[in-house]
Amino acid sequence: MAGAGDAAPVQLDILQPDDFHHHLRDEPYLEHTVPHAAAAFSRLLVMPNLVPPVTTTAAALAYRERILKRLPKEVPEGAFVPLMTLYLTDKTTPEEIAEAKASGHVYAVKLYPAGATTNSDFGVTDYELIMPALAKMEELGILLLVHGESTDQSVDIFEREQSFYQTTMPMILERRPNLRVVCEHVTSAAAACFVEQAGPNVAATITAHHLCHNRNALFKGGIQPHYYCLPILKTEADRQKLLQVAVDCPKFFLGTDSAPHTVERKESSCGCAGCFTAHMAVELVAEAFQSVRRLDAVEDFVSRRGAAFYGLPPAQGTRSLVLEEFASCLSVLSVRLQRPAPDLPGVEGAGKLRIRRPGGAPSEGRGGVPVEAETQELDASEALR
Ligand SMILES: NC(=O)N[C@@H](CC(=O)O)C(=O)O
Repeated sequence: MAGAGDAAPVQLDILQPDDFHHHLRDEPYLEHTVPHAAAAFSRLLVMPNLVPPVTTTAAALAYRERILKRLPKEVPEGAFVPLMTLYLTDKTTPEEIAEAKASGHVYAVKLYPAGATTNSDFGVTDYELIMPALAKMEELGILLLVHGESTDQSVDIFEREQSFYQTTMPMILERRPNLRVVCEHVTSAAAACFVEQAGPNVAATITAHHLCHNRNALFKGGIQPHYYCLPILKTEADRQKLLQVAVDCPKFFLGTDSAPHTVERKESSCGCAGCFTAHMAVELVAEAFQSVRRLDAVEDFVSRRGAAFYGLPPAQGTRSLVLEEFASCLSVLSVRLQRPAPDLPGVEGAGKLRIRRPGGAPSEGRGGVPVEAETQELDASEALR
């Protein structure tokens, strides 16, 4: 395989990627977020932290319908599948878990420690109260997805994940040792080591931006709100460990945590957490893997391991990534639903990787859905927080 600096473009053919952690939000934003997700991914695990949160199977199924209505008609039948999740609260009952399983569309339940992140106010406040629901999930094989951060305000923001994996996560697994768990968007070496050492029922997602950036990105040349997400970016040593497990270890797979917010909410005196990366996450992963000369592992990470852990068949169809230039421009733009371009103020150049699909123009996603959509800014709304 050709490397960085080679003149000839490298073409990487991979199975259609999946994203096992994605925030689509709700109307009126689905018109924008769904086409971007469908252009990039085959299966999409849809996060439930709407306002109000998706706490019941009925709400998850109604949300699924709203998502499918926004699927561009060019996308072939069955080529894009939203996999639904429930939002775990202190009040989630075993009966609700059984109903979720019976629906055939709910694959997992998301644990947000109350107050840990965006729209987590209805999350878990007392772990004892969720034990009946966890027991039912263990019995039925529904996955528990964990936002692993301590909410203890005396714990440093850069240490909250490590603290959670020292205390809360071991406690959960001690109580429910056969529960299938995905440690979501791990960002620290400590969490990655925890997952490596845990049993085969424990896996993890990693975002593209945590593979590309360390915490310096938050402060480069001034405060950079578009790099602010939770868990927060960590040190370079943490990033290196994430990259190592992402290329080498079958327990780790892509969950982009693509999380759009309005311009007003991001570029504000109190900017909110979350980075929109749906449109370029696969390319960012390829750039990160290329930096350690491991493009051979991209397909495993973005297209195979997640489906295997979820017990899903391999994705249908292929994607060709044409890698033209590397490494100079790892960028994340979290607000505007557009491909970052070099002339955007405050955003370094990006878009040097083009998505090419067999038979399609280089800049087109599945079924002609434009990947490089022109400016489609999200409207300001209290619904997006
Ligand atoms: N990652 C983030 O910083 N934000 C996510 C919530 C989450 O997954 O933590 C969001 O919904 O905006």
